[in-house]
Amino acid sequence: MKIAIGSDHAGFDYKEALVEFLKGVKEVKDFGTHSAASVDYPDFAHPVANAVETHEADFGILVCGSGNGVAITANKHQDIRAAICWTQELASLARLHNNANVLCIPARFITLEEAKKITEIFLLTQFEGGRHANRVSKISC
Ligand SMILES: O=C(CO)[C@H](O)[C@H](O)[C@H](O)COP(=O)(O)O
Repeated sequence: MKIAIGSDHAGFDYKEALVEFLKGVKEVKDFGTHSAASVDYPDFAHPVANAVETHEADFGILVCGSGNGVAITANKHQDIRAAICWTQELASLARLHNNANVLCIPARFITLEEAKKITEIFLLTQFEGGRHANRVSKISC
């Protein structure tokens, strides 16, 4: 499984920790940012979304302060379903019901331990299909 990951400055520490957490278990491509200096989240969210959109990666992980900026940006891409998850249950539901392919983590609102658990659940949970498949197919316009 290939993972594309990125963050802005607000998510930098968590992104670095998640790269370490996933290392050896998943193939991870880090699209930056590479320091805590202030940056603009679209510069990192677009490349991660592109990687998922072109099937260079199976899933994307984006981290910013609230999760909103990276989610709004990633969801501009065709076939990207980016979900902000701040609990383990939301991560599970984003996969089960929405077949989300980009996880957006709000680093300023959850602990790093919770972010790791959310990431693990998101990557391990399969789409349920069934009634949800029809709904997901209606998302694109
Ligand atoms: O979603 C966001 C912006 O809509 C993120 O939370 C950013 O990380 C945040 O805006 C960064 O804020 P800062 O005051 O520039 O650190």
